[in-house]
Amino acid sequence: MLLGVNIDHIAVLREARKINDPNPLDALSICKLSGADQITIHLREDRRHIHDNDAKAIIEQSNLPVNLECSINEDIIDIVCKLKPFRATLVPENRDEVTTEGGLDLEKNFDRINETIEKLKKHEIEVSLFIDPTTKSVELSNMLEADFIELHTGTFANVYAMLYSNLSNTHHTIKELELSKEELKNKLDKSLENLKNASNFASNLGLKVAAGHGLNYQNIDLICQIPEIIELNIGQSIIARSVFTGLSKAITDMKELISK
Ligand SMILES: CC(=O)[C@@H](O)[C@H](O)COP(=O)(O)O
Ligand SMILES: NCC(=O)COP(=O)(O)O
Repeated sequence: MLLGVNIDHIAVLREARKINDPNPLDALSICKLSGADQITIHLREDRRHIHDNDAKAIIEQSNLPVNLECSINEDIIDIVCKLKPFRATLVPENRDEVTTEGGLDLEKNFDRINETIEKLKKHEIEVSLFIDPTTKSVELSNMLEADFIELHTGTFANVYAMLYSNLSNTHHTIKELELSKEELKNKLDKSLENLKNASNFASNLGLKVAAGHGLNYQNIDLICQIPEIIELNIGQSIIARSVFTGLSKAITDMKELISK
């Protein structure tokens, strides 16, 4: 299983003070030496963490492939085409969200996404689509000739956290999941089934399948049991753990769990 380490969350810490440390660039060699297979960053329209100069320096200096997540906003896509990352992952963005809440609406934005993919491919950038685990989204990704899909695991991760961590007792933003244990268990089974079915369907169509969002040291085992998923992009939990263990140990711990 390949591991993409999302280093946005290092820049989140820097932006809390709006100064120059911690510098996400310093993570590059540690990620490589600790067994990461890819660097993932998200150049958000509001630049809440990674900035243009971070993205430029990371792409120039990384000795791992860089997966640059971005919206389909034209200005952003122009920047991405100039930066030429190894891969661009198109994601939905919403100004008010705390984090990416779901996958792309491929049906509504089909033509714009199609044009965006063509443009990125002309610049020799591999394209992935961040989608919800549904048959419709996989079918549309295939029609759009994406190279990769990344299945949004947020629902699975949120339900898992409500059931098996103390999330439900803390200040959190996932109010719609304040359900009974039985309802949560049903929702967890359903979210896993959706991920399994979407992965299997996509792989049969020849699409490469990644997954990510909200994955952590506790919930990762269930996702690793889905054979068609070949890559995981993980950020928040690795950077959070690194505060206590150091980044290298946080990455090797995760790599060990996903390589079993
Ligand atoms: C698309 C995705 O899931 C990640 O890029 C995630 O969004 C990173 O964290 P932020 O949502 O805080 O930007
Ligand atoms: N695409 C998902 C990603 O890069 C990492 O998401 P998270 O682990 O920070 O939730």
